[in-house]
Amino acid sequence: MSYHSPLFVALDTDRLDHARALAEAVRHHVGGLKLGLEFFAANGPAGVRAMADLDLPIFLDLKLHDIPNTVAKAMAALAPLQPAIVTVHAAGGRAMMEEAKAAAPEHTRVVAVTMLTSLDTEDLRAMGVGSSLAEQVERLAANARDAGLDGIVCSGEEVAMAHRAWPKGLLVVPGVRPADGPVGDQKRVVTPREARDRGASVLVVGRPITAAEDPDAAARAIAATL
Ligand SMILES: O=C(O)c1cc(=O)[nH]c(=O)n1[C@@H]1O[C@H](COP(=O)(O)O)[C@@H](O)[C@H]1O
Repeated sequence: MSYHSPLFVALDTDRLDHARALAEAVRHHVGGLKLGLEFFAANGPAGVRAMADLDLPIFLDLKLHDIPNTVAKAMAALAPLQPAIVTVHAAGGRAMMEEAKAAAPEHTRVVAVTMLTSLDTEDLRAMGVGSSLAEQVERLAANARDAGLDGIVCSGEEVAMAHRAWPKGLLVVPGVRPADGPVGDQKRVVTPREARDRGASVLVVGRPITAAEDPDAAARAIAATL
Protein backbone atom coordinates (compact mmCIF):
# COMPACT_ATOMS: atom_id res chain seq x y z
CA MET A 1 0.00 0.00 0.00
CA SER A 2 1.36 3.44 -0.81
CA TYR A 3 0.15 6.85 0.32
CA HIS A 4 -1.50 9.35 -2.01
CA SER A 5 1.58 11.56 -1.57
CA PRO A 6 5.01 10.56 -0.20
CA LEU A 7 5.20 13.92 1.61
CA PHE A 8 4.43 13.64 5.34
CA VAL A 9 4.43 16.77 7.50
CA ALA A 10 6.07 16.54 10.95
CA LEU A 11 3.76 18.43 13.31
CA ASP A 12 6.37 19.09 15.99
CA THR A 13 4.49 21.27 18.45
CA ASP A 14 3.18 20.76 21.98
CA ARG A 15 -0.06 22.60 21.12
CA LEU A 16 -2.97 20.61 19.80
CA ASP A 17 -4.69 23.69 18.33
CA HIS A 18 -1.51 24.60 16.45
CA ALA A 19 -1.06 21.05 15.16
CA ARG A 20 -4.65 21.03 13.93
CA ALA A 21 -4.36 24.43 12.26
CA LEU A 22 -1.15 23.35 10.49
CA ALA A 23 -2.68 20.06 9.40
CA GLU A 24 -5.78 21.78 8.04
CA ALA A 25 -3.61 24.28 6.13
CA VAL A 26 -1.49 21.63 4.39
CA ARG A 27 -3.85 18.65 4.18
CA HIS A 28 -4.30 18.81 0.40
CA HIS A 29 -0.55 18.72 -0.27
CA VAL A 30 0.54 15.92 2.06
CA GLY A 31 0.04 12.17 2.26
CA GLY A 32 0.12 11.92 6.04
CA LEU A 33 0.68 13.56 9.42
CA LYS A 34 3.66 12.71 11.61
CA LEU A 35 3.15 13.18 15.35
CA GLY A 36 6.28 12.84 17.45
CA LEU A 37 7.57 13.01 20.99
CA GLU A 38 6.89 16.70 21.55
CA PHE A 39 3.23 16.36 20.52
CA PHE A 40 2.70 13.05 22.32
CA ALA A 41 4.35 14.18 25.57
CA ALA A 42 1.97 17.14 25.74
CA ASN A 43 -1.22 15.70 24.30
CA GLY A 44 -1.01 11.91 24.67
CA PRO A 45 -3.37 9.41 23.02
CA ALA A 46 -6.29 11.88 23.26
CA GLY A 47 -4.30 14.32 21.14
CA VAL A 48 -3.65 11.63 18.52
CA ARG A 49 -7.38 10.82 18.43
CA ALA A 50 -8.13 14.51 17.99
CA MET A 51 -6.11 14.49 14.74
CA ALA A 52 -7.76 11.38 13.29
CA ASP A 53 -10.79 13.07 11.72
CA LEU A 54 -8.54 14.85 9.19
CA ASP A 55 -8.62 11.56 7.26
CA LEU A 56 -4.88 11.40 6.73
CA PRO A 57 -2.70 8.46 7.80
CA ILE A 58 -1.12 9.08 11.23
CA PHE A 59 2.59 8.36 11.55
CA LEU A 60 3.30 8.00 15.27
CA ASP A 61 6.99 8.69 15.66
CA LEU A 62 7.73 7.63 19.24
CA LYS A 63 11.09 5.95 18.48
CA LEU A 64 10.52 3.16 20.99
CA HIS A 65 13.83 1.86 22.36
CA ASP A 66 13.85 -0.30 25.50
CA ILE A 67 13.93 -3.96 26.51
CA PRO A 68 11.67 -6.17 24.35
CA ASN A 69 8.97 -6.63 27.00
CA THR A 70 8.61 -2.90 27.64
CA VAL A 71 8.49 -2.02 23.95
CA ALA A 72 5.95 -4.77 23.23
CA LYS A 73 3.69 -3.53 26.05
CA ALA A 74 4.02 0.08 24.87
CA MET A 75 3.13 -0.99 21.33
CA ALA A 76 0.12 -2.92 22.61
CA ALA A 77 -1.00 0.18 24.55
CA LEU A 78 -0.78 2.24 21.32
CA ALA A 79 -2.75 -0.32 19.32
CA PRO A 80 -6.20 1.27 19.88
CA LEU A 81 -4.93 4.37 18.05
CA GLN A 82 -4.43 2.24 14.89
CA PRO A 83 -1.52 4.36 13.62
CA ALA A 84 -0.46 3.84 10.00
CA ILE A 85 3.23 3.87 10.94
CA VAL A 86 5.14 3.61 14.26
CA THR A 87 8.90 4.01 14.78
CA VAL A 88 11.24 1.98 16.97
CA HIS A 89 15.05 2.26 17.21
CA ALA A 90 16.95 -0.45 15.34
CA ALA A 91 19.63 -0.19 18.06
CA GLY A 92 17.15 -1.89 20.41
CA GLY A 93 18.09 -5.16 18.75
CA ARG A 94 16.41 -7.95 16.88
CA ALA A 95 14.30 -9.38 19.73
CA MET A 96 12.96 -5.92 20.55
CA MET A 97 12.01 -5.31 16.91
CA GLU A 98 10.37 -8.74 16.58
CA GLU A 99 8.28 -8.19 19.69
CA ALA A 100 7.34 -4.66 18.61
CA LYS A 101 6.06 -5.99 15.30
CA ALA A 102 4.20 -8.87 16.98
CA ALA A 103 2.42 -6.44 19.32
CA ALA A 104 1.48 -3.92 16.60
CA PRO A 105 -1.96 -3.91 14.95
CA GLU A 106 -2.18 -5.77 11.64
CA HIS A 107 -2.32 -2.62 9.50
CA THR A 108 0.34 -0.69 11.38
CA ARG A 109 3.72 -0.53 9.69
CA VAL A 110 6.61 -0.68 12.12
CA VAL A 111 9.79 0.98 10.87
CA ALA A 112 13.20 1.12 12.53
CA VAL A 113 15.23 4.29 12.88
CA THR A 114 18.79 3.43 11.81
CA MET A 115 21.17 6.37 12.28
CA LEU A 116 19.49 9.69 13.15
CA THR A 117 19.87 12.34 10.46
CA SER A 118 21.26 14.68 13.15
CA LEU A 119 24.41 12.52 13.42
CA ASP A 120 27.57 12.55 11.31
CA THR A 121 30.73 10.43 11.15
CA GLU A 122 32.26 12.24 14.11
CA ASP A 123 29.23 11.35 16.28
CA LEU A 124 29.56 7.73 15.17
CA ARG A 125 33.22 7.67 16.24
CA ALA A 126 32.28 9.19 19.61
CA MET A 127 29.94 6.21 20.10
CA GLY A 128 32.82 3.85 19.41
CA VAL A 129 31.53 2.72 16.03
CA GLY A 130 34.38 2.31 13.56
CA SER A 131 32.39 1.66 10.38
CA SER A 132 30.99 4.28 8.03
CA LEU A 133 27.49 5.72 8.37
CA ALA A 134 26.45 3.87 5.22
CA GLU A 135 27.76 0.54 6.57
CA GLN A 136 26.05 1.09 9.90
CA VAL A 137 22.73 1.95 8.22
CA GLU A 138 23.07 -1.11 5.96
CA ARG A 139 23.67 -3.39 8.95
CA LEU A 140 20.77 -2.00 10.98
CA ALA A 141 18.47 -2.15 7.94
CA ALA A 142 19.33 -5.85 7.47
CA ASN A 143 18.54 -6.47 11.15
CA ALA A 144 15.19 -4.68 10.79
CA ARG A 145 14.30 -6.71 7.70
CA ASP A 146 15.31 -9.98 9.39
CA ALA A 147 13.17 -9.05 12.40
CA GLY A 148 10.13 -8.80 10.12
CA LEU A 149 9.71 -5.02 10.24
CA ASP A 150 8.13 -3.07 7.39
CA GLY A 151 10.97 -0.67 6.71
CA ILE A 152 13.50 1.79 8.08
CA VAL A 153 14.18 5.47 8.64
CA CYS A 154 17.47 6.69 7.16
CA SER A 155 18.87 9.83 5.59
CA GLY A 156 18.76 10.66 1.90
CA GLU A 157 22.46 9.83 1.74
CA GLU A 158 21.78 6.14 2.42
CA VAL A 159 18.36 5.66 0.87
CA ALA A 160 19.61 4.57 -2.58
CA MET A 161 21.64 1.80 -0.92
CA ALA A 162 18.65 0.86 1.27
CA HIS A 163 16.41 0.72 -1.80
CA ARG A 164 18.80 -1.68 -3.56
CA ALA A 165 19.08 -3.88 -0.47
CA TRP A 166 15.37 -3.82 0.42
CA PRO A 167 13.27 -2.76 -2.59
CA LYS A 168 9.99 -3.65 -0.86
CA GLY A 169 10.85 -1.92 2.42
CA LEU A 170 9.06 1.27 3.45
CA LEU A 171 11.94 3.76 3.30
CA VAL A 172 11.29 6.87 5.38
CA VAL A 173 13.61 9.84 4.85
CA PRO A 174 13.69 12.85 7.20
CA GLY A 175 16.34 15.56 7.11
CA VAL A 176 14.76 16.80 3.90
CA ARG A 177 15.35 20.42 2.95
CA PRO A 178 14.42 22.47 -0.11
CA ALA A 179 17.61 23.61 -1.93
CA ASP A 180 19.35 26.39 0.05
CA GLY A 181 16.94 26.14 3.02
CA PRO A 182 18.30 26.31 6.61
CA VAL A 183 19.34 22.85 7.84
CA GLY A 184 19.05 23.57 11.60
CA ASP A 185 20.15 20.58 13.70
CA GLN A 186 20.14 18.15 10.75
CA LYS A 187 23.51 16.96 9.45
CA ARG A 188 22.66 14.54 6.60
CA VAL A 189 20.35 16.49 4.36
CA VAL A 190 19.00 16.13 0.80
CA THR A 191 16.24 17.87 -1.17
CA PRO A 192 12.78 16.28 -1.37
CA ARG A 193 13.29 15.50 -5.06
CA GLU A 194 16.67 13.84 -4.45
CA ALA A 195 15.21 11.68 -1.68
CA ARG A 196 12.35 10.63 -3.96
CA ASP A 197 14.61 9.89 -6.94
CA ARG A 198 16.84 7.74 -4.72
CA GLY A 199 13.92 5.53 -3.68
CA ALA A 200 12.37 7.08 -0.57
CA SER A 201 8.77 5.96 0.06
CA VAL A 202 7.99 8.66 2.64
CA LEU A 203 9.58 12.10 2.94
CA VAL A 204 9.31 13.67 6.40
CA VAL A 205 9.34 17.46 6.35
CA GLY A 206 8.83 19.55 9.47
CA ARG A 207 10.17 23.07 9.90
CA PRO A 208 10.48 23.94 6.19
CA ILE A 209 6.66 23.74 6.23
CA THR A 210 5.63 24.40 9.83
CA ALA A 211 7.96 27.36 10.41
CA ALA A 212 7.16 28.96 7.04
CA GLU A 213 5.20 32.19 6.97
CA ASP A 214 2.65 30.42 4.76
CA PRO A 215 2.71 26.65 5.53
CA ASP A 216 0.13 25.92 2.83
CA ALA A 217 2.28 27.58 0.15
CA ALA A 218 5.45 25.92 1.48
CA ALA A 219 3.86 22.45 1.38
CA ARG A 220 2.44 23.11 -2.10
CA ALA A 221 5.86 24.23 -3.37
CA ILE A 222 7.59 21.12 -1.98
CA ALA A 223 4.89 18.82 -3.35
CA ALA A 224 5.30 20.46 -6.77
CA THR A 225 8.98 19.43 -6.88
CA LEU A 226 8.02 15.77 -6.56
O1 LIG B 1 12.06 9.25 12.92
C1 LIG B 1 12.05 10.37 12.41
O2 LIG B 1 11.04 10.81 11.84
C2 LIG B 1 13.32 11.11 12.37
C3 LIG B 1 14.46 10.34 12.29
C4 LIG B 1 15.69 10.98 12.02
O3 LIG B 1 16.72 10.32 11.85
N1 LIG B 1 15.71 12.32 11.88
C5 LIG B 1 14.58 13.10 12.03
O4 LIG B 1 14.68 14.32 11.87
N2 LIG B 1 13.39 12.50 12.33
C6 LIG B 1 12.18 13.33 12.55
O5 LIG B 1 11.88 14.04 11.36
C7 LIG B 1 11.44 15.37 11.67
C8 LIG B 1 12.34 16.35 10.97
O6 LIG B 1 11.89 17.65 11.20
P1 LIG B 1 12.52 18.90 10.45
O7 LIG B 1 14.01 18.86 10.67
O8 LIG B 1 11.86 20.08 11.12
O9 LIG B 1 12.14 18.76 8.99
C9 LIG B 1 11.42 15.50 13.17
O10 LIG B 1 10.09 15.27 13.61
C10 LIG B 1 12.33 14.39 13.66
O11 LIG B 1 11.89 13.85 14.90
